[in-house]
Amino acid sequence: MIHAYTAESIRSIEQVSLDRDGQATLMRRAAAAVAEQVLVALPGPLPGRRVVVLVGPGNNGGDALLAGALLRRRGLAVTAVLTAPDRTHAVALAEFRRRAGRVLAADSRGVAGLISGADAIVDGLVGLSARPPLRSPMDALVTAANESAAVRVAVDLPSGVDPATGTVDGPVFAADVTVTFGAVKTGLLVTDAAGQLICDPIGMDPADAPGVGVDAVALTEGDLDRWLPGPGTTDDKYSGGLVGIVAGSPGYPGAAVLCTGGAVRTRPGMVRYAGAQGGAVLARWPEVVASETPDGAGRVQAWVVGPGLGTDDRAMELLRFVLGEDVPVLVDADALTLLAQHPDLLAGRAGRPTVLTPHEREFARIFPEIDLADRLRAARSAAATSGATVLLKGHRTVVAAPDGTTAVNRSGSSWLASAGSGDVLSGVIGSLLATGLEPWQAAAAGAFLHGRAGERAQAAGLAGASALWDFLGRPAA
Ligand SMILES: NC(=O)C1=CN([C@@H]2O[C@H](COP(=O)(O)OP(=O)(O)OC[C@H]3O[C@@H](n4cnc5c(N)ncnc54)[C@H](OP(=O)(O)O)[C@@H]3O)[C@@H](O)[C@H]2O)[C@@H](O)CC1
Ligand SMILES: Nc1ncnc2c1ncn2[C@@H]1O[C@H](COP(=O)(O)OP(=O)(O)O)[C@@H](O)[C@H]1O
Ligand SMILES: [K+]
Repeated sequence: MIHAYTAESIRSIEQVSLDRDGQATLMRRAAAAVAEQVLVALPGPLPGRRVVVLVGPGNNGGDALLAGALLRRRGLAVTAVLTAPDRTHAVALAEFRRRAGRVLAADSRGVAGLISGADAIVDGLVGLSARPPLRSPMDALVTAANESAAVRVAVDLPSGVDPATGTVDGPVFAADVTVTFGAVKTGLLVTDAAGQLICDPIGMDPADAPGVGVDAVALTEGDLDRWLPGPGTTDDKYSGGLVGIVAGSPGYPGAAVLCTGGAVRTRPGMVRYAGAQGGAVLARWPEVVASETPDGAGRVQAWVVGPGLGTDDRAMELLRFVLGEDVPVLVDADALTLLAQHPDLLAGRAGRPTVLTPHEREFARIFPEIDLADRLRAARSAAATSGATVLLKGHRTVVAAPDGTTAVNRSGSSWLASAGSGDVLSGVIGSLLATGLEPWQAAAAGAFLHGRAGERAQAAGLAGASALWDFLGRPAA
């Protein structure tokens, strides 16, 4: 699991190391970590390779200059472009000059050509103190860097990203690699501008800073192994989790099949389907136990309600029934539209685990007063006000629990932007809820499995949401 921290917490963590080791030592370590990644990213002979280091007025620029000095020692041709020559980190600049690095002001002639002809560009414009949008000349340098074919390496954070929220306003350095220091900043989980994320502790340890807590997490494969151990010798179909699916309607029979498939392939003990599409569901998933209505379905440990359900009176009746049950309930798609029209339904579930899985348009219908510009804050605020766990879909899906626990999903790709892929997701999460995971764990693990399935389906050259089914299981070792 990746733990991420607010910028304020990072400063507290840094302070412990600053007091112990001193700033010069930390900067040297940071610079070494950056230089190493530039060298890794540049295959082949190094001498003469052209590196441009973009240098802002703070310590982020200092790190970049010291990295440039190290690259000079390896024989690379390094030019530093200074955005604020009179505020540049003096010690780092002196060291860079001592290694015969070339120094230019950002408004010098030839800077654009240097950037477009570079083999690697190091972004030391702004780091932890960034407040986007980037001002001139940083905005133009970042735009030029993004147009270059060079490998782009960001120091601590890609410039243009808000460290706390990951939001972007204006140009942002589109990094291939980001080398961050001490601990991951929350914004780095949310943004997709960071590329490959490498966290070098440079001697810092969050555990050393009293009172500092994790702000958000991102799951990794190891978390799934711990949370989803699979059935043991004493398990049976009842102990493996029973999930019930209420989905599909005459207009949308496929949603029932897609959602049920997501549930079956996440491997609960049993999947029940309740609704009018039992024939279509059983034709594809014979292991499912089907009934006409949820009240006749028998025992379940979690319900999924909504995909393709429609928004008519019949759908409303089904939603009311399911929300009245004492087991965890996941509300998706059409059922979210109904919830937006009848907020009292959710209020009635106080104290019973509920997961809402809206995309942005559905979110705006249910929570019209919450600004979606900052997705992390939006999901947290929706969870706090509704008392439900909220999974806000998107390129980086965000999960927030009512107590503030927050996860950001980092698996997946734009391949998932295809009709029906959300139906599969709700089935996956329903299964995980039925196995007894906490709602935020089920939602975060479901988003991770779904995203990973999307990556694997894409790699296999397949298309269509039903392709996800075959890739939900554990990858072959
Ligand atoms: N602390 C430590 O010991 C260690 C720190 N380390 C490194 O230090 C970095 C943090 O350094 P930092 O605090 O000096 O600020 P930094 O991020 O370089 O920003 C500089 C200045 O930029 C400006 N600015 C802001 N937004 C802007 C915008 N949109 N457009 C234009 N300008 C903007 C703003 O100044 P302003 O002009 O607004 O007054 C700001 O003060 C950290 O990320 C890591 O790399 C490591 O070496 C490990 C040890
Ligand atoms: N550009 C994207 N990158 C990554 N994931 C995406 C992207 N677009 C959509 N997704 C994911 O695909 C799923 C789409 O769900 P949804 O919008 O409910 O679609 P549908 O209603 O057609 O099933 C969500 O899990 C979402 O996070
Ligand atoms: K940076």
